[in-house]
Amino acid sequence: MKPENLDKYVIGLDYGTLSARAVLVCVGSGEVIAESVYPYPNGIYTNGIYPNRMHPVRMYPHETNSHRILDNLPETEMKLPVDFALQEIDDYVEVMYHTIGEVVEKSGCRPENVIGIGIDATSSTFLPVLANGEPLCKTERFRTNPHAWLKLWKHHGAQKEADCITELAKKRNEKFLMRCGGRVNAEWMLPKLMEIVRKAPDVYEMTDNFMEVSDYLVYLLTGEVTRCMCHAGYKLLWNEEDGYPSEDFLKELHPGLSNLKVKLKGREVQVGECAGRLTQEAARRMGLKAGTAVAASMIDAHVAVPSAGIDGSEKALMILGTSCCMLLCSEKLSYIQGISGCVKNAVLPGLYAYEAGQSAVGDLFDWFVKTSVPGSYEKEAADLGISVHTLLSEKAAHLAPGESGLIALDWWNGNRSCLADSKLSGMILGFTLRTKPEDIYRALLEATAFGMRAIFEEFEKGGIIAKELYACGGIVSKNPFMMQIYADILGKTILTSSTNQGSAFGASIYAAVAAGNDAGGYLSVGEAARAMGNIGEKKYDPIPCNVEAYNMLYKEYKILHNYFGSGGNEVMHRLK
Ligand SMILES: Nc1ncnc2c1ncn2[C@@H]1O[C@H](COP(=O)(O)OP(=O)(O)O)[C@@H](O)[C@H]1O
Ligand SMILES: O=C(CO)[C@@H](O)[C@@H](O)COP(=O)(O)O
Repeated sequence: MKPENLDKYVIGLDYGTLSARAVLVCVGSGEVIAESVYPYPNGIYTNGIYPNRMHPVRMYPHETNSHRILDNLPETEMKLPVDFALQEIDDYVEVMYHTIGEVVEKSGCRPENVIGIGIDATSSTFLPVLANGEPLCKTERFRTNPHAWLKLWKHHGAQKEADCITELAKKRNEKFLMRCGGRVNAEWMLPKLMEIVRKAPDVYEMTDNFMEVSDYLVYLLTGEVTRCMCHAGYKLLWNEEDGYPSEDFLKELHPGLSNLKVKLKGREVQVGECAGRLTQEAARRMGLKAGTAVAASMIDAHVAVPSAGIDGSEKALMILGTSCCMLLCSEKLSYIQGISGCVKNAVLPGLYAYEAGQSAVGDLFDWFVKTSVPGSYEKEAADLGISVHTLLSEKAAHLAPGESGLIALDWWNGNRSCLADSKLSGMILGFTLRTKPEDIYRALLEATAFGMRAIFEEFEKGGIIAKELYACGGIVSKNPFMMQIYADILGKTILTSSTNQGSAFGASIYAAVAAGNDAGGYLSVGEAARAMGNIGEKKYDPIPCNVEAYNMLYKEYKILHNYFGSGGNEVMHRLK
């Protein structure tokens, strides 16, 4: 709490997988004054795109008329290859103006008292942009080319490219492998760029700048082209000692990539820095003041760290939502098999921030609820006025660990860590004629917790220990039963964050740092985290008899994990 800052406010805007949310927060107390949530109007395109879909006119600095091009384009769905996940950039822009405008209006605060805005998004979620700032996917020439569209983090079309990068890096003994767990992940920007240069060389050629969507939104608000090196560190194999992978390496990977650095434009900025100031036009649209500080863009999972009040090393945070990201800061640089990356200063100054995680958590439960639950369960949930997730959790809570006889591998969207292989798939073992939907639901919850335990084991092997464990993200409040399973399987107490909007709140903390002390903000992320961040009262302690039962089940999980994931049987790859 900083009483002198009680009349100053910051806005955090978090772009998740399916929706985005903004919060307006008091700088002095960390109190959330107003919230706004807005799902992406067009969701995610996995089967096909609709080049001719109409969009309301939005504001871009280059003032493209979005309606102009659409008349000449196909009206029908254009099929996408498997593993594609694309989105409409216009959805992101619409969400930004809507949610920020709404929190300003709801809060009733004076525009001059809003001192900063912070934006985070999933990553690597990026788009190719022309020199005038126009997204390629909005031009007539490229609207029908899926490689010109915004590729979402969970686009898995670049697994072959990711494997090529890993192979070449191993052959050349590239130093960056040490920081990315020994394998390059298909969700990152470099494999996706290689996919573009190979499959759509004209898109690659015409692109002036490949921008993370959060950097692009910062550009729309400020007119400044910046590149937050936090994204680059995790998704482009950049680090502050050696920079990007060498031109020589990129050339050997693909001759077209040798000029890659020219296509990664923007002033390099670090999290917590001010990227630019709100333009007159953007300010007018959102009811704010021109000149308001806009923070360097951020990764959604990372910003949740200070929002949970974490200001130092050896405290792990799991962000449980559609997917799961686990962040752990440490003074040490160490090799950890299969992590998503390790970047200094990416979350807290002076510390290495390790990221690992799972590509499907909520998405996996969602798949089950949508595809495999009988109508009678849906009716029961509707009659009780609860979600099917809650109904299944309540039923599953009557079972003891192991009672259903089921065990699952959680790889419905591939394995992100420790195997870093998007071509792996899910599996459930132990079905009988007695198996019920709640047995399966529980086995899926447990599988994601086993996956997380495997990740912590890799960290321990590398000498990085999580002394405290925190959790935030949508699922934490939605499913207390699942949180208890996590505590039992991980054998650790879990402290939960009291805010439902952990990432948006975190983005607002970085906004307060970007605004600076003189404007009524903070000097450092640590200081802001202590003043604004908070951890909830609710904690989950492991229940000893469950821990014991799960220790036995985990051994079985590991046998299956290694057999199907590490070369014991390649059947999953063959099936895919
Ligand atoms: N009661 C529940 N238990 C477990 N998962 C749930 C429950 N309700 C919703 N979900 C899942 O939570 C995910 C959404 O998580 P959330 O953190 O709100 O969003 P995001 O990941 O987009 O930021 C969805 O995949 C949904 O299936
Ligand atoms: O991969 C990262 C961060 O590196 C995330 O953006 C990605 O897992 C998506 O997160 P959500 O599940 O939408 O919270």
